[in-house]
Amino acid sequence: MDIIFLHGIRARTVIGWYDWERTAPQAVEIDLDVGLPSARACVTDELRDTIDYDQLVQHLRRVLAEQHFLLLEALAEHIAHVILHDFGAPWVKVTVVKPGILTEVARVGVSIERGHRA
Ligand SMILES: Nc1nc2c(c(=O)[nH]1)N=C([C@H](O)[C@@H](O)CO)CN2
Repeated sequence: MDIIFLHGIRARTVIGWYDWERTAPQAVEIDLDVGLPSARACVTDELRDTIDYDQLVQHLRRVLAEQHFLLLEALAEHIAHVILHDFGAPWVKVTVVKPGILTEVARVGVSIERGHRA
């Protein structure tokens, strides 16, 4: 299966289990690995035959601006659902990191895989 990846997407969103986290947006970093439904674009050289990563990032930014979650797991699940159902990907891996949230940990986050990897 061919994969489009977008690693190190930096954004700000309201997320967190604790009340103090839900008063203002905080930084998150997102990695997406998105399985492609076919390898057609490799042959046709047509954007319509693949998943447009510009559209993917725009959609993701809308989600982060409009939807607020308590846990990284719930945010990752929502992103995975959108990519599978709205963009027609057969498989996706979503990693969401909260940089700097724990003082003694360089990177803390959640990684989920959904769908079927051929
Ligand atoms: N498995 C998780 N554990 C925790 C999360 C989370 O999203 N998933 N979140 C928090 C707090 O919001 C944290 O960012 C600040 O302490 C704690 N644990």
